[in-house]
Amino acid sequence: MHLMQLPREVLLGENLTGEVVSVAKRIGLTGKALVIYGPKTKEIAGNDVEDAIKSAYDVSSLTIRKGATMEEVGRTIEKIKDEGISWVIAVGGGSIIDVAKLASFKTGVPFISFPTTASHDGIASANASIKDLGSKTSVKAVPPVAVIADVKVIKTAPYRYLAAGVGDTISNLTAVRDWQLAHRIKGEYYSEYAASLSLMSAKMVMRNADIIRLGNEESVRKVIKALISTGVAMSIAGSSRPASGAEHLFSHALDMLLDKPALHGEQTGVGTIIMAYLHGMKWERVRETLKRVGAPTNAYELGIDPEVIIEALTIAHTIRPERYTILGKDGLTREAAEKAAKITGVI
Ligand SMILES: NC(=O)C1=CN([C@@H]2O[C@H](COP(=O)(O)OP(=O)(O)OC[C@H]3O[C@@H](n4cnc5c(N)ncnc54)[C@H](OP(=O)(O)O)[C@@H]3O)[C@@H](O)[C@H]2O)C=CC1
Ligand SMILES: O=C(CO)COP(=O)(O)O
Ligand SMILES: [Zn+2]
Repeated sequence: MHLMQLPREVLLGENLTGEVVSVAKRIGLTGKALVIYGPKTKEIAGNDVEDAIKSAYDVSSLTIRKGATMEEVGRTIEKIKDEGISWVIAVGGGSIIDVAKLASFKTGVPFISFPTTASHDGIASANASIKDLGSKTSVKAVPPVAVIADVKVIKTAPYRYLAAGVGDTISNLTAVRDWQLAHRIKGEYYSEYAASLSLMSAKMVMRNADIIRLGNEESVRKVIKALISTGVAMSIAGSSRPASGAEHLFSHALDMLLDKPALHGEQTGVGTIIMAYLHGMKWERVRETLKRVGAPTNAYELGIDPEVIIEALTIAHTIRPERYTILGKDGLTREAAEKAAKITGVI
């Protein structure tokens, strides 16, 4: 059996805080709500969402200060149980959404995703990335019952986040190639529908790079649609396969090696340049798109030491050994890593 769980409603528009109650009612949510936000996203939209819900529901709130960690997931679970919470709404970036997603999954309560950044494809996906869970990669959870993407709110985030969203989406190109490779070599399950949807999202951001770089509301709409579609592709596949291949392993390796890594999508974008080169794809087109939208394309722009880039490339294959990619079972030698990074201008 192949289970595909998807959001029931996706709203994309302006001034949507007032719509939260209508969405909750349409979906049939009853009982006490919990609004989760970070210290910044509380001010950006969290307080407004909380006030809007108060008009129709009993509401509690929780501020997440330690990012996407098990400690915060634990605090959220405790709050849900202690206060008899019936549904959750996460107002924030990827970290806040992932905390809500895993806590909701573990307690069996539905959650709504109210993103404040367009920097990652976890907005509508069913998997959560929690830093200290023992695994560096995302784990299975549930998708949000609804996504409410307020373009005006998302536009308040620094432009860097939107460019990172392009980096997380363009990685679908190499992720799908890796998936096809694993299908042919290892007989791994492959979904043509999920792969096509994922590739379409990557091609859409490439085609719209000039609109995206303007950083206006239309730009946010283009990137958000690609990120939500990618999340749906992951749900159809039942894993992050359509959106996470060797370029993500490289980014996960950087997260492991660095105290202060760059943004997830910035790292996966640079990883895509290198992995596209290794696949014999048109890596110059990937680099060109990232340049056009102002996303980092090299170690210097990522703020990462070239030596760390090489090390991440050589250890990437060890991070999730069951996910076969262009890096193979043995990974890259130091020489091969250095060569790939130099040829593509990453170092
Ligand atoms: N589950 C999945 O499938 C996926 C998950 N991810 C995960 O998502 C995370 C990255 O998400 P990302 O959104 O880039 O970063 P974060 O959620 O980590 O947020 C980074 C910072 O940006 C702040 N912020 C959020 N929104 C705004 C805004 N509108 N204006 C100004 N500042 C803002 C946050 O504030 P505050 O301090 O208030 O939170 C925080 O300080 C990573 O943990 C990554 O692993 C990435 C891809 C897929
Ligand atoms: O970031 C993701 C997809 O863009 C999730 O991928 P992982 O499963 O590798 O964490
Ligand atoms: Zn990603």
